[in-house]
Amino acid sequence: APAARPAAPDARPAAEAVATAHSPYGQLRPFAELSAERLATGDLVAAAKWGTDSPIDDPAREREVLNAVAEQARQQGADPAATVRVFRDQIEANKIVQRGLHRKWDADPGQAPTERPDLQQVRKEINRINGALVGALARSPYARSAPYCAPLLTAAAAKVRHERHLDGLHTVALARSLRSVCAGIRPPAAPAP
Ligand SMILES: O=C(O)C(=O)C[C@]1(C(=O)O)C=C[C@@H](O)C=C1
Repeated sequence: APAARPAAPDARPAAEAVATAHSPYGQLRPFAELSAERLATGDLVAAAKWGTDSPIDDPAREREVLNAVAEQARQQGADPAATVRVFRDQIEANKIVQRGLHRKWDADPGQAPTERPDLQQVRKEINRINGALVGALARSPYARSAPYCAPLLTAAAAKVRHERHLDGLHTVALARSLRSVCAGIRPPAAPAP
């Protein structure tokens, strides 16, 4: 009878093996984690703006964020255009959280926050997460263009949803925030007419 195959020297459980920093899953998981962290700042921004004249949409701040991350992408070797796409989604998702919470607080003022966070402080935290997201983009070009990107990212999002006990609003926003992370193969932009 043929000899039994020796056990592979690296017979770690699959879940552990796929979660290293160099594996595709290890490169994609940070997007789910950092996006959930960034969405948590949406709760703080919503509270900071609640009952003030500051609108949820702040186009000047959005331009500032997009310019900053495009510049960081150039410095870190990430694709600036892909980075801007990912951050447009991050911002849209943040607004989903803010709008959802304001609707909830309008409907039931008893649930509205009684303390108002300092928006400038919250933006510092957002800037920190933005930098980490750009780093994750710079480290994951192959994982993001691979065909298995979407299923791995979906699995990572489901894990984060579970770990953080995300409600419906934040789950919807998390999916929205991750829309452009898996780049796929993008056709070149059509020439201007
Ligand atoms: O900084 C704010 O005021 C936010 O609401 C956060 C944020 C973002 O996600 O970065 C989202 C919406 C605004 O239009 C600008 C920026």
